[in-house]
Amino acid sequence: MSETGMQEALITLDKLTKYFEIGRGQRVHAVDDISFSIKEGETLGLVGESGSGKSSLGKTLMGLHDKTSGTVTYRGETLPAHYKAADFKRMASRMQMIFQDPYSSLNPRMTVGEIIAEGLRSRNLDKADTQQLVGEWLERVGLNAAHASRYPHEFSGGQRQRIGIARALILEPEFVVCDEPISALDVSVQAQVVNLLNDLKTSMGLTMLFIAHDLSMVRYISDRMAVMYLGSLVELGPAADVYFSPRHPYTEVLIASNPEPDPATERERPSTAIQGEIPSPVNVPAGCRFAGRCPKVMQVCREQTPELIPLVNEDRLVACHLYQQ
Ligand SMILES: Nc1ncnc2c1ncn2[C@@H]1O[C@H](COP(=O)(O)OP(=O)(O)OP(=O)(O)O)[C@@H](O)[C@H]1O
Repeated sequence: MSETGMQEALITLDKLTKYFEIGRGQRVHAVDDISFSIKEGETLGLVGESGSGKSSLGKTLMGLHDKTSGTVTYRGETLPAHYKAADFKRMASRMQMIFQDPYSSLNPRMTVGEIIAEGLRSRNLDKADTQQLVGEWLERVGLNAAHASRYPHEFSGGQRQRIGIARALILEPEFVVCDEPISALDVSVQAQVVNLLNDLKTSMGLTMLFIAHDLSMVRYISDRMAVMYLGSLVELGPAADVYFSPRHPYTEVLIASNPEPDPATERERPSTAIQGEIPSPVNVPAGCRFAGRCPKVMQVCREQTPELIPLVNEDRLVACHLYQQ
């Protein structure tokens, strides 16, 4: 918080771009010129169809992919375009990532205790202190301190994701990217893991980027929601506003395509579902990227790329010609 009580930006992306070169002069526009800030203590939900670039954005922001261009600023410090081992080590106690797949992200040959303690190496704790801290974190994520000597295959999907959460949070970072942390889990345990993340967020004062497919879950957990389509942001605003009164035609159809768990809110949502597949992000043409699938497409949409602009009298940014003067 600043002296005036206003939340300050913890992390700022400025024109962040990540292209993957895939040979023969072709490149995938996975993240294209994206700018936004996440305020301290805020949870920003990031949604979009499969292949829209959500994971690439999270990984580029974390330094796991080199940046093609643009910057990420953390508490005013511009982070490197290309991370070296020392940068990962330095940033590990500030930023961490929780991955989607609790089956492949835990080394099957290491005990749970070794996995969770990995990040603590730089702290030079002795064995007893390490064991104590690992035990405390196992309990904190709803497991048992005695589980430290077991191997990942002895746990269910939900328990493994709890182990992944303990591994990410034991260094007490300020900022966490959760990349689809529940989508590989049974529906019956998804809410438990989301509630655990929410509780830890509150008790640790975490700032989060929460990437997910399930828009109703994102609405529940997030303060603001950002909607991504083919590498760019189309809409950003307070989570409930975006969910219940989407402004961008893509947000409208994305929300209409998402199952609503609560029948009471079903009526308030738009009724047209999204049609067809997301186009290839290779050598993306000029103009609005959604034009080919948009029910409200105009001539200008195919010629000019819309800017993400603030809407008058709304706490909302939208990239659509419908709202540009
Ligand atoms: N290492 C890579 N090399 C080449 N292309 C990549 C690489 N990683 C991702 N891509 C491509 O970048 C685009 C965005 O992928 P990304 O995984 O970021 O999307 P996503 O929105 O996270 O999808 P999902 O919800 O399925 O995880 C896709 O076309 C994908 O094929």
